[in-house]
This record gives sequence, C-alpha cells and structure tokens, in this order.
Amino acid sequence: MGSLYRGSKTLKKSHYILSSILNPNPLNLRLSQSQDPNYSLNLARSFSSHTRQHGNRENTNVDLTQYPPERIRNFSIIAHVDHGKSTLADRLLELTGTIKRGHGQPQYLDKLQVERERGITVKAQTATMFYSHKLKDPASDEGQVPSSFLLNLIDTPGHVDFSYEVSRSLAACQGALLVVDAAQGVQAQTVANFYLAFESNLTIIPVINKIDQPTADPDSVKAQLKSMFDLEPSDALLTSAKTGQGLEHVLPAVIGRIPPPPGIIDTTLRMLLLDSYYDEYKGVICHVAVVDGTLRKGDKISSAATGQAYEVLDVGIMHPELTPTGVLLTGQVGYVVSGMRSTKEARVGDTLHHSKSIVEPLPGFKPAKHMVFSGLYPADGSDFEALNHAIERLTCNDASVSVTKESSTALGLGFRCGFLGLLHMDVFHQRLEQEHGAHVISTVPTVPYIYEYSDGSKIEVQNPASLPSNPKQRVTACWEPTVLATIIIPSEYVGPVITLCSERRGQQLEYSFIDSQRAFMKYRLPLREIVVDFYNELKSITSGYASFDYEDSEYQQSDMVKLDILLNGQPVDAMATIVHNLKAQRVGRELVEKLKKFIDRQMFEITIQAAIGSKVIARETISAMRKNVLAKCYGGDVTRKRKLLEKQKEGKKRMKRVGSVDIPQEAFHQLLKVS
Ligand SMILES: Nc1nc2c(ncn2[C@@H]2O[C@H](COP(=O)(O)OP(=O)(O)OP(=O)(O)O)[C@@H](O)[C@H]2O)c(=O)[nH]1
Repeated sequence: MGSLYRGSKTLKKSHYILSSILNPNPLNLRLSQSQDPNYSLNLARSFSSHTRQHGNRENTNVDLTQYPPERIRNFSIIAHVDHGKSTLADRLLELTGTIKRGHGQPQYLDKLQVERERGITVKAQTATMFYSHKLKDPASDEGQVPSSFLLNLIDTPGHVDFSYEVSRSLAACQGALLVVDAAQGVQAQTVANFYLAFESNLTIIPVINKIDQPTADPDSVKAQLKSMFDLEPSDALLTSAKTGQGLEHVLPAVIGRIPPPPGIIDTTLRMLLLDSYYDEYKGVICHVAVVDGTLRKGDKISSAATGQAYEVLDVGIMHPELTPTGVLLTGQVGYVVSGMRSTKEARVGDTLHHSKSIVEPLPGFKPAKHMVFSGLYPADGSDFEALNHAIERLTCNDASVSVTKESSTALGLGFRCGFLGLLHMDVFHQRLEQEHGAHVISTVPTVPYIYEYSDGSKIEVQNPASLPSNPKQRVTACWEPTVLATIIIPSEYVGPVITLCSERRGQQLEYSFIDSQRAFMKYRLPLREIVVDFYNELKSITSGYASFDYEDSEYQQSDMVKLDILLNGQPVDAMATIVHNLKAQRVGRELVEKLKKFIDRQMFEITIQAAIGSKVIARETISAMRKNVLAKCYGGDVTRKRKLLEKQKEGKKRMKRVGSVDIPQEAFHQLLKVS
C-alpha cells in the first residue's frame, strides 16, 4: 500500500523535501560545522561581543546571553486528540527540572479550568526548558563536552476547532514531535497536523507513545507512518509518557535532528507576535518569537501593522511561569509587556521592531476563519452590560472570536459571535460562565451563507433572522460553505459511515485502506451538516472508534430555506434556522417536539409551529396548567414556603418571555442539537 497522498504533484515535491529533512542526517550538517574547531568559538564570541556592545544585562538567575541560536531548539508537540501530548510535555518539563516531579498537577500546561475539566488542550502553551546535553568534542574524536541547551516547547491543542492555534505555534518552531498512540495508530488529526508541520517545512520526529498499553502495536504504527507520510521506521521513538519508558531519547533527538533557529544576530530586531492575553496586573502580555536581532527591556518598539510605538516594560521567558530576563535574543521565544491597553492592539501575526528602524514585515498568519455563528444573549435581560463586559474580557484572551452587537425581538439586546467550530463555541460559553459568572442563552448556530437577491446584490448571511420570512420573494440563489472531511475508521464500520455521510448530503471523494483493518475516506460535506452533532453521531455508530478532521473548502449552490418557529402564532426570531429544503419537514417536526418537552405548561394553551414562509409544516400544543410549587407544602412552615417561592423566582430569571410564553434556557440549548 503506497502513500495515500502520492498522487498529488505538490505533495510529491514536498515529500522530496521531507525526505531530505527527515533523513536522520541533519546531524551531519552540525558535525561538518563543528569539524571547524573554531566554529562554535567564533559563534559564541560574535554573540557575546554583540551582547557586550549593547550592555544592560538584567540581573536575573537566567542569563540568556549564554544561548546563541546554535544552542536553541524550538519545537512543538502535535498529535491527534488524547494521544498524550500534554502528558509528554509534563514529563519533559520534569526531566529538565522545569517543574517538580510529582507536582500534583497533571497536564501542567493545560492551565484553563475548562481544559482541566474536559481533559483537552484549548490554548497552545509555551515553556522554556534548560537541558544539559553532551556534544561531540571538536578537539578529539572520542571525547564529549557537556553543553547547555535552551529548549522551547509548545504544547498544542489536538481538536480540529483549534488547529488555528497549531498553525500559529508552528511558525515559531523548526521541528515537531508527532505523537501517535501505539494502540490507536494514525488518526484523522495525526494526518491534519502532520501536513501543517510538513507545509511549514519543519523537521518531524515521530514519537509512538503509550507503548505500555497491552494493545500497543508499535510495529504496525511504524508501518502506517511509513506508508502514509514516508517517515522512516528507524526514526520513530518509542515512549510511554505514563511510565517514563523511552523518554531519555526524546530531548537528544530534538537537539540532534531539529535545526537551530535560522535568524541573524547582528541585525535589526524583528519579532513575530504569536499570541496575547490580558493579565489583571500586568496588562496585555504578548508571546513573541525573536526572529532577528535582540530585544531589551526599555527598548522602544513599533508594530508593523499599526505603526503604534510602545516601550518594553518587561521581557522574559515562560519557565514555565513568566520569568523576567531583561532580554530576548535571536531565536528565543518569550513574552513582552509593553503597555498595550487592549489585546486588540496586539495583532497575532504582526511584526514588532525597534521604532527607529524600518523592517520588512514577517509573513504573519492567515486570519482565523469563523465557521459557526451564534447569538449570545443575557439570560436575564437586565444583565446586558455585565455580559458585554464579560465578553470583552474573555475576547482579550481569545482573539479568535468575532463579536458584533445585535438585537432580537424575542431576546432583546445581545451579540452575534463567530467561532472556529462548535467545540470552540461551547468552550467560550463555559468560560463565560465559569470565569466571568455570566448566564447566557445562545441561539441555534448557523454557518455563513451567501444569498443573491433579485437586484443582483450578494450578501453573507450570518443570522437567519436577517432573511425575509419568505426568501423566495426576493432571493434568486443561495450558496453554502463546504468542508473536505477526513474520516478514519475500522473497516467493519464502513457501511454505517457511508450511510451517515450520504444522509448529511456528503459526496465521497476518496476511499482506501490504510492497512488490513482500517479504512480512510475523504468526503465533501456541507459545513451546516457537520456543525450540528455530526461528530457525536459518527462516534456513536462506530463505537467511538472513528476519527474525524476537516478543512474548509469552497461554497456550493444549494436549495436552503428559512425555517421559522412560532409560539402562539408569533415568530421567535432567535429560534429561526436555515435548513436544506429536503430536510425542512423532518427538522421542523423535531424542533417542535423538542420544544414541547422543554417548555413548561403555563396558565394558557401554547401552540408551537414550524413554518416555511406562510406554510406551517409541524405543530404541537401544550395544554394549560398552573404550576403550584407550594402544592406539596402542607402545614405552616413559612420559611420552607418562602424558600420554594424564591427558588421559583430564581428559575424564572433564567426564562425568556416571548409574547406571553416563558421559555427556559434549556429549550434554547436543546435546539442546538437538531440537525
Ligand atoms: N497508558 C498510557 N496512558 C497515557 C500515556 N500518555 C498519556 N496517557 C493518558 O492519555 C490521556 C490523554 O492524555 P493527554 O496528555 O491529555 O492527551 P493530549 O494529546 O494532550 O490531549 P488533547 O490536549 O486533548 O489533545 C490521559 O488520560 C493520560 O493519562 C501513556 O504513555 N500510557
């Protein structure tokens, strides 16, 4: 079985580049440099003379001037979700003494509460480690000299929604550890992350992890890596991040195989802004990679994107917490505090340079693409300002969310937010609640459609409510976004997965076998069909064995209609959705049934209808009743009665009154699950 991707011309070319990168001889290059006995000496001299000229060394425990690019390695850990990236990162931090062994906090770099609760990485995190490694002594054939290396490790998220974080992190690296579970083998995000690293021309070190598991089969994983990515079996490291087996080979491989950062020391400063977040005490903290030159505390720097100038108030490394060093040198990755007032000023991908010099900006990044839009409204209408404040604060730490104000007749004032995917949206909600105490109602997520109107104008529709109820009156055509999906499954599940994809209007593009047990499929699917519950359904029909990844693709023309929900004859704009004409009937029926379950009986009859234009396609009725919370409260215990009434009042705050009907927050949540 040949490489799955060999058919593509560009990839053939890249395979060639890859095999030259992966040939375990980058070490040769280093040896040939070190065969010049004066090479390291010259480099170190030039480096320290440069640092002497500029003086002003910060008196901290960490002296970064000891680390010229030759002694630096910047690498990422990439993998499919749950293959052990964060655990491996922990072990490497322990091995280098960066954190204490048995620090009692597993997945140290997963710092957010949501990451710990869900056991997933959401945000890429950098940690600087110092590691003493023996190098070949240029003066003798056999001797070895210990040398200290500065290693920057970036732990990245595995879920597809956060692959934007991965691609940004890779820009600061020259190599990546591609971690693969020894029992599960190559999965969909292994493929996606491999290509991200590969297209960035990084040296890739395959790490087959979890070899302690009874079902581990490292040999067949090696064969998959060879057949799919042309990675040599002898290059793979075998590890168990759990038991520590094989970990001693990881950092020597990082030093031996990954090239040092390529920047120029004696030149004008250029640094790439990788990420930023807001800290209560320090203000905006920017994560940067110094590509060329040197940055010092007190320097005046400017943004190439905005021209705005700043003074460097603090500079340092993440070791693993913020550690001031007063300086960052060529090839180093660290943080800068420069008095920026909001993270909006810190544009990810921007080039920062000394204000007095003009530089060619670095290539930067593609802007994040919003795949899903949803309205966010305060559960209690009077909390709009509090929600506004919470969203502002949270977007300071997650700049990949787009936010615009909007209003709904049903829900009042709120926001339309764009997310990278459904998990991203879910995580954003959870963080709003946990970190900022905001209670929100979110509307059915929608993807951005393009509508063409009879006057020839085309608009992007991010909110179904902005379409006329009978779009046929004015709309002449509609296009919906699609994705290219990669699905890897055990062969016995091929049938049900093909059925699921065709139900979701998918078009099969590729179908092959990775080995005797696993199939690989590529589909073009409408984005709308995968944002709602596709992954859960895929997991459930394959007993959890399927792995799935997607990248965005072109728009396709489709027959999409607006489906309105009416309560007692009144359309609820926040519940409107856009569906394919062929599915409208089924979706309409499911929506009204769900709503019937979650809207409590009230003192009058409630009719729930789903309609396309003026045509009602589904209807349910909730009969009238008065809910008496005191019904079971016999006797005269006043405090208990008061408590129950208080509880009822509190519950009511979480209800939205549409016309005369109270809708609980849960009813809105349930609508998110209908595809
Ligand atoms: N048996 C065994 N379990 C491991 C090993 N490495 C990690 N695990 C477990 O695998 C699970 C997932 O590990 P993580 O390190 O969170 O995986 P991850 O790749 O960082 O996950 P995401 O950040 O969500 O992509 C955890 O329960 C770990 O304890 C290993 O070598 N052997």
